[in-house]
Amino acid sequence: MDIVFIEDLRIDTVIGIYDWERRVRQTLSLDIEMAFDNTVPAASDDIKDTLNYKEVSKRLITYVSESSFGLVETLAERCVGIIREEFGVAWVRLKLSKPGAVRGAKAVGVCIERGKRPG
Ligand SMILES: Nc1nc2c(c(=O)[nH]1)N=C([C@H](O)[C@@H](O)CO)CN2
Repeated sequence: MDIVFIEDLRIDTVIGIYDWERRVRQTLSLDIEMAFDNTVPAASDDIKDTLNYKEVSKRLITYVSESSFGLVETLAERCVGIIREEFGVAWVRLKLSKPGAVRGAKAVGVCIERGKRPG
């Protein structure tokens, strides 16, 4: 199985369960792995045959920056849903990090994996 990945995609948004978090924008970081057969674009050298990581990134930047969820779990699930439904990706692993949210920790967050991993 091949992977197309996006590492440390930083997006500012409203996220969190506390009152003060509803009034500020915080920076999240997304690490994404997406299953894709890269042999086709490797043979054609044509961007049209790829899972275009620029297009996925743009879509997520728009969605996340306009969202205002309480939990990182909810946002992670929605992002994976967009990737799978709009870009036709069968398997996605997404790590959503909230840097600096807990004193003493570099980052906290969730890592989810959805879909059937191709063999
Ligand atoms: N599992 C989770 N735990 C916590 C979350 C969350 O979204 N998922 N959120 C918070 C607060 O918003 C925190 O990030 C503020 O520092 C606490 N725990």
